[in-house]
Amino acid sequence: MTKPTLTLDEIRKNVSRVDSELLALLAERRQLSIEVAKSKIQTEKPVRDPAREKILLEKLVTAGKKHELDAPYIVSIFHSIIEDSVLIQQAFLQKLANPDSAQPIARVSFLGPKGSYSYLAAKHFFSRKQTTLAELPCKSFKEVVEIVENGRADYGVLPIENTSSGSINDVYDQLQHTRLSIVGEITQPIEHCILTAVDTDLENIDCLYSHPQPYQQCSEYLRSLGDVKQEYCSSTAEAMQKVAEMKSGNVAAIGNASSGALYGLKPLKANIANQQENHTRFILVARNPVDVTDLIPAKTTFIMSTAQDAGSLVECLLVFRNHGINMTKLESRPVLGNPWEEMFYVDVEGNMSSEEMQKVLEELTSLTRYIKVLGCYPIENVSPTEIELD
Ligand SMILES: C=C(O[C@@H]1C=C(C(=O)O)C=C[C@H]1O)C(=O)O
Repeated sequence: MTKPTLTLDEIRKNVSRVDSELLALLAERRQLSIEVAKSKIQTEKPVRDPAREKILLEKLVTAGKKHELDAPYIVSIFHSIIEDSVLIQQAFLQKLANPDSAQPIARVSFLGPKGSYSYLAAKHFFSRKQTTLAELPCKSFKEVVEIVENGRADYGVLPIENTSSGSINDVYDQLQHTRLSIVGEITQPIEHCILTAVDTDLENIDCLYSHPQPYQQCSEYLRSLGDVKQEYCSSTAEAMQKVAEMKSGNVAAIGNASSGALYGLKPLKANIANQQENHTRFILVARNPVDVTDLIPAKTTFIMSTAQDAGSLVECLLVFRNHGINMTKLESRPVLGNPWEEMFYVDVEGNMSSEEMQKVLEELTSLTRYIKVLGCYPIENVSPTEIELD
């Protein structure tokens, strides 16, 4: 067996030195991305350039081979690096486009307590925005909205849809009655685990604590557990808090492992969601709308109610098609107080400040009974540029 010439401590020192060099290089690359963004303002070029990304990835894969670094490894690392570069440029440009909303501290309301998925989404959203969070955990979605409305918070974070359990109706209903605007969105991976305060076995658990959503999202696994009681909490974090206080081997919370660690809980079983790909899309609401620079992709959300005549909704949707506007979501909710009347929520890819979208709004106004733009905001989902690997 070959004996290393260095001790483990010495080798680890070298690994740490390489890691800090990597960090310095990542920071330098980020800085260069900002320079690229400045140049794109001058040249009016869009932030995203898939052709450049493809060339860059292909060159990196070829260069990586010389170092015996395999292609999937290189591609996955550089997908993350490019995603960061695009999002850092978007954040920079949005700050310039909205100087009034660029505060160093943002007071953010979310369904608490600390550690909820809404809390994780809030952290995630502001991570590249050079903003410190003043956290305002709330007891309900209504309160999240109210404290932004009355000025105690600058932003509210609300979950709007999940890939397993679908739309979050309570949040849609809050949006019908608020004057707030949607100013951003973020997709958060949801990784549910069974979390306990003490070492125990799954067979010992006779009562679970969680929010109703995780019960739905993990229904198949939970059925396999048999006769286990399910207690409802206002959030996964509240469930974790309760389980931490009980310190019992017979109770468990369902929630995220990193949030569980905040409450001293350990995962007993991971990956319990019905779908492997379990994500929730969150929206950010604020008192004032934002402008989205036309160098980055934007989404617009409308609510509208149509006449109750045959084909009224189809007429509206044709407006999007005729203007080449892609619709990404259509949802309907009852209008409270008006039985059988529906309010439609529509998400489209498009910037409200564009001529095309102004025409769309004008045409829709003449076709609907009621229409309101809930917000126009940057799309922060950076889909990776794929290259052919041989
Ligand atoms: C940095 C740029 O912006 C984006 C990010 C890229 C990167 O990080 O390498 C490449 C192309 C663009 O999608 C650029 O245009 O060069």
